[in-house]
Amino acid sequence: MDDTRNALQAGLPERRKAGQASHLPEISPISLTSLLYALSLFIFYYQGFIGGTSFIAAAAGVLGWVLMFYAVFRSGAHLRMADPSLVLPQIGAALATMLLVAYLEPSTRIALVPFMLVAFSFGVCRLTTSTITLLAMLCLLSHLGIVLAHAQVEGYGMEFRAGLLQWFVLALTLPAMIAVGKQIQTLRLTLRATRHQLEHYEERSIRDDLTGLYNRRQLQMDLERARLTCGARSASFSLCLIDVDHFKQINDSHGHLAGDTVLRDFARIARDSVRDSDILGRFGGDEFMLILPETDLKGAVVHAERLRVYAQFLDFSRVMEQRHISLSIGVAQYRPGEKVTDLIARADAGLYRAKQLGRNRVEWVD
Ligand SMILES: Nc1nc2c(ncn2[C@@H]2O[C@H](COP(=O)(O)OP(=O)(O)OP(=O)(O)O)[C@@H](O)[C@H]2O)c(=O)[nH]1
Repeated sequence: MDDTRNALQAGLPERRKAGQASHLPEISPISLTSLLYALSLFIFYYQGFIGGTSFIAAAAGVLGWVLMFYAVFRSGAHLRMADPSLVLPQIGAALATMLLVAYLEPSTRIALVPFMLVAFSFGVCRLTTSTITLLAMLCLLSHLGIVLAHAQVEGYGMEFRAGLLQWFVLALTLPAMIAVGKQIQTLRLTLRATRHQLEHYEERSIRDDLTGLYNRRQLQMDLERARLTCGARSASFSLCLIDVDHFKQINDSHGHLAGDTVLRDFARIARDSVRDSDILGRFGGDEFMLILPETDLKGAVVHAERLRVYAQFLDFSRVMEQRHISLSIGVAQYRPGEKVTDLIARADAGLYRAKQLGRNRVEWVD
């Protein structure tokens, strides 16, 4: 039964926003990159560039911290931290592993530059400029230290010059990559702000300014959606057209501001008294529309009657001598196959009848 109601509600912006909460991946891209690094070490081992012990120790180290971050993400512990994405500790762990392996196994230095750049690329969009710059300087200094330490042992020959050249390339490309990353970050922030603005305008475009309820255009779209949903599921829904009695007189005697207060206050109690699944809006002037999914005529009349009674208890003594208002309501149940305009016309006929029979009542035309 709730399916139709949910399908109807699916058109509402609140629903559109629901489910947008992002979930962080449990195996992060940084962890995946480190696993790829471990795989490249296997090739070094396979080709005989590094020993089996070094490979196993390095791979176990990578696997160890990847599993540790996996456990943190799975347990939800990351949500309690200042940056739940844990980008800095992950990048730190990846870089420290790579530098250590490059120090212990000089032949792996060739893998250092590309993997370092990839690790940094995950941080440039998330970390502040000062943090990423500091991290880059630390990496460059450590890398230079490794090259010099190896030179102390192996001498300052071709190997040293090649290592220095590699370091120089990294020293040039890293700042450039940080600059590009910062531009992407700015673009991301602009996009996010634009999306929020769009959502704001989208929300405003479907609301009535005075009451905050859905406006006529949105009501008509919701009615059409309700009709299609009912056609597909052979369920039904009902419609109430609600009109404030002698509203023109209120305006004429007490002014438009008093009239506005009446509309606003009524909208508030009407919104509070309907179910979450019901769709309430201002159809125009002093006329409101209530769409009741999964509700037959009898149920709709009960809803309308309750609303009529609630409205009678509203006290407007602060804005006009006439303390109370009354409502006339026309109700109609959707007939399979009929057009939305016909349904509205039948509810309107009920409303007309309520007015004819003396107002302050709920009527329908069968
Ligand atoms: N204050 C205020 N008045 C509005 C607004 N929109 C429409 N109106 C007025 O609402 C009044 C609607 O009156 P009607 O529905 O025609 O007549 P009524 O006095 O309610 O009479 P019955 O419906 O027969 O009881 C008109 O005077 C409009 O000018 C608004 O946003 N604020």
